[in-house]
Amino acid sequence: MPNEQLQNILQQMPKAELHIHIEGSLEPELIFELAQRNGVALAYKSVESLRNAYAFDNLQSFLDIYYAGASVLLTEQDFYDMTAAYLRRAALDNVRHAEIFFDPQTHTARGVPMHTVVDGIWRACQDGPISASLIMCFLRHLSEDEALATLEEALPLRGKIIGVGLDSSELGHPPEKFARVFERCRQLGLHLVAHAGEEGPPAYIETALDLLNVERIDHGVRCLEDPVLTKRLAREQIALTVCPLSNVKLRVFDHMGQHNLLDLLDAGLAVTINSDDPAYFGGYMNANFLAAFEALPLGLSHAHRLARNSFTASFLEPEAKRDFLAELDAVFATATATATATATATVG
Ligand code: HPA
Ligand SMILES: [Zn+2]
Repeated sequence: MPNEQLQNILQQMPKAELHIHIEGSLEPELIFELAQRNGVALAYKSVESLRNAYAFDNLQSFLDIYYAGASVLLTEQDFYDMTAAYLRRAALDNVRHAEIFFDPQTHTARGVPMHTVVDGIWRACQDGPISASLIMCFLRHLSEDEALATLEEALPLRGKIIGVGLDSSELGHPPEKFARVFERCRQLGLHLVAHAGEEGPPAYIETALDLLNVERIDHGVRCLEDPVLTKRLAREQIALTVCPLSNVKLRVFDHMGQHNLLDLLDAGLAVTINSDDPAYFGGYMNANFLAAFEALPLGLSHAHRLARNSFTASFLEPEAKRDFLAELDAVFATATATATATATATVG
């Protein structure tokens, strides 16, 4: 474990979460509750047997069970309850702002109307307890025409969505497959992000930047395989929304000690820490921070930088960003003074 002071700081520092799939926050208990409420049959007999199935070999083996879990979501209230539970839980980790991904196609394909999905999630965000906004993701294993149709369906709800993303099975579905729909979203003034370089090669990060014009890369950990790309990401300060527990659970890295988070930071990249699908990967924001800081030689200055990056890379208004950053810097000024005083007392 990181020392007690560092643990406390990691837990208490204000932070933003920029990579959370709301369907991935659906805990097994809530899956069972919603299944019962909606009369949906599940392939598992109990919460325990469902949780025991959460052993993954790669991204696809997770996605299969993740989409099955989402099948219990039918009504606006279901989407509200799922989102409210995440926001309450995130607040306990001192997440002050969340930019929440949702996968409308997972639901509209089952006959759930787009407005049921968006209104339920959005209404929970309005009710707090933390600041939150919505990013609509296109499923990359489906066609671009289906993504374009999804965008059209979402247009009446444009005011409730700040941006779009790209998720689901990465290999074999490069960013360029979605160039037209992302260009249309750009013209609509939506923020743009995409998963790239999680399982896919560094070339996918490059095409996400050059052909989709994304502002952040979700995951992006494979960028280090390409030194020219790494230098570019550092120069342009393109944020990477890294998800340590997810990367270990989906076998991107064999164990946390092998995670390249510190190498990414040392390369000057704008790295953030996030939970991805916390109900499936073993923890929310602070569990991700603690696991990474336990396994890797990371200290107070890294914690400060990671939390700063989370606000800087967010799509918050400049004034809100400034306020969060000032609050964060004050926390670290106090922590640094305490650490110095403790060290002096120990030496003296
Ligand atoms: O980590 C992920 N990668 C791609 N798609 C996803 N959908 C939910 N989580 C993920
Ligand atoms: Zn993700």
